[in-house]
Amino acid sequence: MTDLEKYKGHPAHMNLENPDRTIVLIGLMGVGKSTIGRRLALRLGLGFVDADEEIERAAGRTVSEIFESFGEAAFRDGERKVIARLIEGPAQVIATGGGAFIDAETRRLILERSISIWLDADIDVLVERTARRDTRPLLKSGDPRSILVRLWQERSPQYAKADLHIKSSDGPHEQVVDQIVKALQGHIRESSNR
Ligand SMILES: Nc1ncnc2c1ncn2[C@@H]1O[C@H](COP(=O)(O)OP(=O)(O)O)[C@@H](O)[C@H]1O
Ligand SMILES: O=C(O)C1=C[C@@H](OP(=O)(O)O)[C@@H](O)[C@H](O)C1
Ligand SMILES: [Mg+2]
Repeated sequence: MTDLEKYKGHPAHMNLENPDRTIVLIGLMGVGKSTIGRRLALRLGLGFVDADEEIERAAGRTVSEIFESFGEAAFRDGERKVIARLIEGPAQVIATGGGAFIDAETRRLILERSISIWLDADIDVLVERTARRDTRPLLKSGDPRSILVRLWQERSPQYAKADLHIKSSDGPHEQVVDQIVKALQGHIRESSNR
């Protein structure tokens, strides 16, 4: 096997003009994975898929209905299968749901097969953004701010394992996309110097 073959698909061979590696967005509810992911894909000329939408399509039910009828563990099982399938496919941008990366098997796959990006934001921003829609079952069981603070504390050590960490300000979506593109360029440059 030549060196080139060995490293095919490694970030060193990723060129943002011609991306050949899947990019996975992770982070808490409301950081912007779904909406930023769609715009990032357009910018990079890649396809986009939202893992939650894929789970809903496969189950013929909404995320809330799955949680209500079958519980969180069943949702995580479906999520693990869907993300494994998406990661096998062609290079694209995948927005995950906030809990996906906390599952050890899903995290292993994402770290092994993609460039992972932890999108992060202040709690105040997350509280405001998640209050806009009533579609997140985990935030219905109590005070959303306390739940988000607890999840941030529990999950951050895992999220921190991602390749890149982007702190999203409260500016427009395109500003966050710019930050991501810049970080990806740096990451690819660094990997190819290794
Ligand atoms: N950078 C941003 N600036 C302003 N609003 C944002 C930004 N990122 C996300 N939003 C808004 O916050 C809400 C939640 O975003 P979403 O992409 O669904 O988050 P996630 O998928 O991470 O839960 C949406 O209404 C979205 O338009
Ligand atoms: O954080 C979580 O455990 C969840 C996040 C949600 O996705 P978003 O992060 O896109 O809101 C969705 O997958 C589900 O409600 C569970
Ligand atoms: Mg989402």
